[in-house]
Amino acid sequence: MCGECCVCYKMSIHEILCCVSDFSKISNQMLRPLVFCGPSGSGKSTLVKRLMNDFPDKFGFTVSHTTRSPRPGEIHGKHYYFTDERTIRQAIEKGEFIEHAVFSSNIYGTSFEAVESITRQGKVVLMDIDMQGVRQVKKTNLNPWCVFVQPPSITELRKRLLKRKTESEESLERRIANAREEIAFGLQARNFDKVIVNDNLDKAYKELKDFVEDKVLGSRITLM
Ligand SMILES: Nc1ncnc2c1ncn2[C@@H]1O[C@H](COP(=O)(O)OP(=O)(O)OP(=O)(O)O)[C@@H](O)[C@H]1O
Repeated sequence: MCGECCVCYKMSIHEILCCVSDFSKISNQMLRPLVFCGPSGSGKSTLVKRLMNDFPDKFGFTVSHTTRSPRPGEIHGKHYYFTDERTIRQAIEKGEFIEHAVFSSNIYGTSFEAVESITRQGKVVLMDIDMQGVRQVKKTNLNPWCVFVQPPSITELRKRLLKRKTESEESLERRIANAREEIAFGLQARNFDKVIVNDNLDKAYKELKDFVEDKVLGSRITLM
């Protein structure tokens, strides 16, 4: 801001914008990341995909690091940064990660660099993280909007995971066991800004879109 900004409250919006030498940079800093959390199979990726289709220029999805093996078709740098345990642990120790979590015996994490590369493009950062990650992100100064995607029931969650055909019997059971704890966390007051029950996909997506248009993209103008 310029040296006269102590009187900004008396200025018109136009004048305020004119006195900010690098408004786009400051405006981008004001964009709060949008964090998705929910049990595996609750539909986070499905909802995020629709959101990205509807708002192709507004969001950038952070690419997480993981020590798990790539699934068929997954591309390094696009779906995940595939890494090994020693490398990621060293980077975490150096403070290069915003959040990390161990899930199904693998480490997952989001690096500061992954977030910054999205912000540099002037986009809202999208993150898909588990509840340990949500706790960690909330401790940073990123001030995220947090959305919890809730499955309609454990029975339906199991059906969807079976139908997706990505899990072994063992990993399916682990995911279901985690889901119970995650749902309790999701429904705990104040953990999330929005809880979406993903029963009917169109209805769930409409709820998400309304929230995004109203709060997340609306938050761009909080500077004024
Ligand atoms: N409302 C819905 N009704 C029926 N099936 C759904 C619905 N939403 C998502 N699905 C299906 O459920 C499966 C799990 O969804 P998705 O992969 O989006 O979950 P996820 O939360 O991203 O899981 P993960 O955390 O394991 O990546 C997918 O096959 C998806 O097509």
